[in-house]
Amino acid sequence: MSKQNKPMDEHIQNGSLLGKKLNRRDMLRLTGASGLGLLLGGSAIGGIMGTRENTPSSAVALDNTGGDIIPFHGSHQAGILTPAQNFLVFAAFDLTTVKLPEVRKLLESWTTAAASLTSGKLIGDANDNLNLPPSDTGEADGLQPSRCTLTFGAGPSLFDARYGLAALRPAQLADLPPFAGDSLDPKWCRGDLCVQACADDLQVAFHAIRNLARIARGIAVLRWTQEGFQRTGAADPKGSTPRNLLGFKDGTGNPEVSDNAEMDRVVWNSSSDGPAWMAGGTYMAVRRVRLRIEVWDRSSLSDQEATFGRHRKTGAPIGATDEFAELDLKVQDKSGKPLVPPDSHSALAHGDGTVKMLRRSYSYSSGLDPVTGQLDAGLLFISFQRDLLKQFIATQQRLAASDRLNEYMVHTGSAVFACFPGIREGGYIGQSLLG
Ligand SMILES: C=CC1=C(C)c2cc3[nH]c(cc4nc(cc5[nH]c(cc1n2)c(C)c5CCC(=O)O)C(CCC(=O)O)=C4C)c(C)c3C=C
Ligand SMILES: [Fe+2]
Repeated sequence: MSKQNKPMDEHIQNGSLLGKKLNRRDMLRLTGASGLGLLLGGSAIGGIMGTRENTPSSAVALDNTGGDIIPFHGSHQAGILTPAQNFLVFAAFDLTTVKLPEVRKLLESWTTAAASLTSGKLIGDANDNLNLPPSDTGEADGLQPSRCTLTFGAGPSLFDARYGLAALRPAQLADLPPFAGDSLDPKWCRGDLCVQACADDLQVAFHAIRNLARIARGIAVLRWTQEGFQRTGAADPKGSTPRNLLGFKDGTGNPEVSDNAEMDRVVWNSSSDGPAWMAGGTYMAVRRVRLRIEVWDRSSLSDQEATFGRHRKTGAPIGATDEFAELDLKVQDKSGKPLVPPDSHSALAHGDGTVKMLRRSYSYSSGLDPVTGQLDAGLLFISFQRDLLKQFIATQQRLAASDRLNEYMVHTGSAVFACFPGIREGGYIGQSLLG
């Protein structure tokens, strides 16, 4: 059971279920494929999900039928602590207007549309009029909501000279410096706005982005998109930690999303962090990382494990057997060598263990590189953090300098966004910035 795919209904969020105190192991057992389902019954769970705001506790991944709705409104945006859905369509937009009121109008229109898209409803009121183009493009008509979430953010360029917002740019929304080994292609970089669409159905996620782009006509255009996937809930009903395309469990070391205090430390901005408009928001780092799959596939299992500092089968740190065993970088073998190589990805990413981020990445596969004939496949790395400089940038600087994994990957795309605070009923996306 992966940490982020664990159901986190309020009945277990605070470590107690029906009055009984639970330890971590109990929680893991209970949140297995049948545990909570048997205790509460499928419909009870669906009801809970459909009525509560988008706190992680409402983001329960128990239902493989696609009927679950993740509430769009709440104190934080959905799609951040939400257990990762099966599919992603990530979209970066460029604004084509120079008028701030038009940007506001777009975000208001997106809000109305997003509330419908995430609840499985058709958007607009012109879907039956034979004399008009339908307001919804229709390909998700009849499909389940599929836990669709839409998460919106503003890139650093929104704060340039065009809209008079420069003074409101948060210091934490730092431009990324060049990192050693980067091979960035502008066609997968930057963006004035972003929308992360996630759903348990790719057509549902695609439909959301397509319709948001359609609504934006005349105000914003798509700049780049990337689809992503992980194993589906149907293929892994137990919800184990997903494996990346190198075959390793990816997400084990994430902080616990059900721990509100930890999320306040790692992910959410408070009003004392920076501009008031970001309170309840978070900063997103996106890196399109191509994996040199063909080279990796020729390396030995022991090299692969040394590269990550973890065992492939279990995901446990080298020398341990439990996936969630503490990553103890001081443990040595008989000859005094650290069991987890200091230049392994896990060791370097972990550092001294005090700086964390919440990773929510998806694998991608985008056909063949026409020049080399090799697969263009890898990871759309996505992380959420309170401060890009202190968290993402500091970590990526260490990784870029000496990560063993660098031999097998190259960063080809890059963007950062300030993800707005949650949207309250009657409000609109980005209202704290533009209202
Ligand atoms: C700067 C941040 C990071 C980038 C970029 C990154 C790329 C990247 N990672 C994997 C696979 C794994 N990463 C793992 C752990 C891990 N990675 C980061 C950060 C970045 N990764 C962190 C903070 C951690 C957690 C470290 C810890 O404290 O334990 C792992 C191990 C399992 C796990 O914990 O998830 C894997 C596997 C790939 C393939 C990749 C780029 C393509
Ligand atoms: Fe990593």
